Amino acid sequence: MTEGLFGTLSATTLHEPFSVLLVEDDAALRGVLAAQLQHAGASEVLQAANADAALQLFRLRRPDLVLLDICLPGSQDGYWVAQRLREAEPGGWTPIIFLSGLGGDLDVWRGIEAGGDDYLTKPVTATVLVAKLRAMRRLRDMRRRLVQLTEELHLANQKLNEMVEVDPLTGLVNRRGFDRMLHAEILAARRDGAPLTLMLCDLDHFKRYNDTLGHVQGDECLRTVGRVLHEVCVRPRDVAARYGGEEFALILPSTPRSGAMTFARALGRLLKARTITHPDSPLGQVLTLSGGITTCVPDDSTSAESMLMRADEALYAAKAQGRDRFFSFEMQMDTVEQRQL
Ligand SMILES: Nc1nc2c(ncn2[C@@H]2O[C@H](COP(=O)(O)OP(=O)(O)OP(=O)(O)O)[C@@H](O)[C@H]2O)c(=O)[nH]1
Repeated sequence: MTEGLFGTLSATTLHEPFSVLLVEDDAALRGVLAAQLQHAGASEVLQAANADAALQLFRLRRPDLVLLDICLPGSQDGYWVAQRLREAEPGGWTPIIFLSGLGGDLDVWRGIEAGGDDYLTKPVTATVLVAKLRAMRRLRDMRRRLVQLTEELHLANQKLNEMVEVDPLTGLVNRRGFDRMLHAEILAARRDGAPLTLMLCDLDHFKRYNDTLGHVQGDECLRTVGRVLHEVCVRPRDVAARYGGEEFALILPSTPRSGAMTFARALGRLLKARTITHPDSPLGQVLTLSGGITTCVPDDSTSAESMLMRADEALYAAKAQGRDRFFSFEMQMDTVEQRQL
């Protein structure tokens, strides 16, 4: 009768390898239990007769289940072993079933408190042992699935966050990502006492471009400008973003005023080299852009809003001065100071 029951259970539930660490000091009983476990479908039964051997085997072989006697030879008992096992796998979980001759309520209480998941009183029938094995295995599988789902969810969230911060037309960082990154770079620059440059770029006479060549061509033009900006950002922490319709923003960490101007010249050269034809531009037949630059070593009064406002005012000045140029109030101050020397 029992043989038949084992046959059914092992065939239907224990397909995958399932190893058990059996901790029992009585060699004869250990032999009987090991045979029962194997019969129940355990693919491997690791055997330990004392606390140290149990811990060593656990760390080395990571069994799927621990069957743990409470009374063990030496000063350490099963409760102590259970506590060490739990400490040995932070964030993990291996089912522990206590197996003991002590069947009082307090013994069960102590076993569960020590980290056990179940408590069996000896002698244990083969049927009960198989049933407990099945239950623990089911719990372990559910936990594994949960861990896997959590990891998948974490990855999906990461991907979603990335997607949420990408401008679909140009592939650059969008306004949302830009706001987050600018905020983070201000904090980092303040902490490091490093200069931070923010550049706002706006295409010149882009309405005329659209009106002459159509919106589809306009979109293609924005894509090309996006690629140019991406190319010119060679440092790993430089960020090129699409800030609005035909407005782009660049965050350049550890970039002083002189570096910002060098960067602006490189950008201007690269854009000119692409020669994007703009048939209706009063500035010639090619597309140009204007840029407003602000550079500072952020202090407690610096915010993303204050930097954006300053860059925007500089951009307005670049447009007012005739477009196709970069402007920075800070650089104007440098020039005035140099003239005064
Ligand atoms: N094709 C296309 N056009 C866009 C997009 N977003 C904004 N625009 C256009 O960009 C143009 C911006 O026009 P304005 O703000 O008047 O600026 P501008 O013509 O570039 O003039 P200045 O900035 O003063 O040199 C508008 O015609 C918008 O329709 C877009 O995603 N695709």
